[in-house]
Amino acid sequence: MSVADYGRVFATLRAGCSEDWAAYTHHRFVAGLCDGTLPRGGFVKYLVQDYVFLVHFARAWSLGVVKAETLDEMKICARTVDALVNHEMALHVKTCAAEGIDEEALFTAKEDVANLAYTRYVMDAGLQGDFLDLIAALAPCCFGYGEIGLRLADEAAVDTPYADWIKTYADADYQQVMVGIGQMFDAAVIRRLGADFAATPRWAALQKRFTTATQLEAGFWDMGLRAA
Ligand SMILES: Cc1ncc(CN)c(N)n1
Repeated sequence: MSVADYGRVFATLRAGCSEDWAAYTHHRFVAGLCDGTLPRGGFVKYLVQDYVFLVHFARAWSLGVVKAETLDEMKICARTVDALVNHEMALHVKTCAAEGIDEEALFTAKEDVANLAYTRYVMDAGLQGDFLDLIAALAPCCFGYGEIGLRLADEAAVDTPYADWIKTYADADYQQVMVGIGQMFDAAVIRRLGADFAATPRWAALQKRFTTATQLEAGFWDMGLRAA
């Protein structure tokens, strides 16, 4: 099975909430994508919500440019905004167009409260806190889908109708962006907290940000299942 290395900081945060991480990355919605049993209507409703989610996530990554302290941090945040709005969202636009939903309808779709809670939590983490607070809250989104994409590329049923979705997140370009974010996150944490970052007084608060965002990811899948 392919395993990606998204860095030491991410590995430490994931180990700090392993049950929540498993509940997110091995959610029943994900199992339905894998074996193809997820009802199509529910998938489309999830995708409409996810388009709106990505709009707000792109705003939050843009805040990363504002909060960055180095040019490398700025470049990674800017590249991630590009990956979200010019690449990942193409999946949503194409799949929804085939279902008769155009981009204007996607952009103006009414947000589910689970969606609203997650994206505004992340934005608030960045507005209230510093660059590390923001990236800790953004990280589960990136690395979770990266892990899921790679696993499902290995395990999915050959006839799952969700092959395009899986390919988007297993794709080398997506994985390369995630690896770059992981390297930037390591450098950003070590720059501010030192190499022994997990032993610093600040760490518990960053873990809390990451854990909460991971729980909100699981809540997003729950919303998808309610729509199914
Ligand atoms: C809810 C959610 N989380 C993460 C991703 C991956 N960018 C996404 N598209 N949607």
